[in-house]
Amino acid sequence: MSSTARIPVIDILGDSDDVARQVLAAASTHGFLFIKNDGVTIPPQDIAAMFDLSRAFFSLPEEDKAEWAIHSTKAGLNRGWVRMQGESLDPETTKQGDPKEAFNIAEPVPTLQPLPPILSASSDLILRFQTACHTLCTRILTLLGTALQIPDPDWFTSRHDQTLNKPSGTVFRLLHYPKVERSSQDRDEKRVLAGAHSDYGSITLLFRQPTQSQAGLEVLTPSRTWARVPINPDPATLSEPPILVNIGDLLSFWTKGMLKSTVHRVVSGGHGECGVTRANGDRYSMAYFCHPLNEAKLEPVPSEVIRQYGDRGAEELEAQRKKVGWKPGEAITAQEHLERRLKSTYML
Ligand SMILES: O=C(O)CCC(=O)C(=O)O
Ligand SMILES: [Fe+2]
Repeated sequence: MSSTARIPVIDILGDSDDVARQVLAAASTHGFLFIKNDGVTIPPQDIAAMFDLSRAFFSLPEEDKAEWAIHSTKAGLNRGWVRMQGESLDPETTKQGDPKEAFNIAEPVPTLQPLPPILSASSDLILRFQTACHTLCTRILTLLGTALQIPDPDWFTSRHDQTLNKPSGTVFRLLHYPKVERSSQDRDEKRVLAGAHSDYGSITLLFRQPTQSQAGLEVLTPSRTWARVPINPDPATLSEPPILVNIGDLLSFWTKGMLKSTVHRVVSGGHGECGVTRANGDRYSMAYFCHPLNEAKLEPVPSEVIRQYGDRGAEELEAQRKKVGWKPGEAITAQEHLERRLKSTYML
């Protein structure tokens, strides 16, 4: 039976140095943190409405979704529908592909991409949701910049500035993990729905539906065991589930391994304590993958805190370097990082 990850819940209201310190502490130890949902930053009713929309899209017939296949002329490069088992986050272990489908919505720069009618009918909601996610990511990046004592407070945020109308790898992704059929024998066995991986970008916001049966997410702990990530770690004091944030490879690489890009996966079953319930089956989640502008150079972050951190992130940095085949002294951009990272995951 897996243990529960102890991920701190941070209330980011107010601009105190203390909040910044808490965010940095969580990002550099767990690589994961919860942000208390104040009900305004990303309104719970918008989260619920987005899940309704996602369910409606995924329940369309296959042929309707296939019209919007990822990379197709209609959907665009890296946009659109990823069919069941269309990708594997851990290709060495899950050769046949993850049992999930997805829909990628790129950042609305300069405008929202063409969408299937069922989604485009709610383009206001989608746009509002994307903007709210980006605003929260910007806030977290500001807090990290403060805690890292970067002299320019906009150092990170200017490199993620969507108002410049420049391309980035940012993508908002709807995910659907259909119910796993189980026989009475394997009912309590864990099944991997999304293979072990770390995210590629700067930071990810993850939304799950607010019932414990939809949890399913596990993080790899420093002792190499899996710990489950609850949807609401403290229901007694938090009326809304907090927003889950995790650090991606790029930010880890960029901070010389000080910020941790923690490996995670999605499972179903396992003593019924996490994952998909047997009663209602399907699992839905949504992830906002925030990336820097493609042109951003991954040059050293001017931070005294990172300098003082010294070689303590060496192991993490080495792992990150390997993933992108980085040679010391080589200057790469966020776009090159993403391309190399995708290559090493998908063996393109
Ligand atoms: O569905 C989830 O809970 C997590 C998905 C995930 O980690 C990813 O798509 O990168
Ligand atoms: Fe992930």
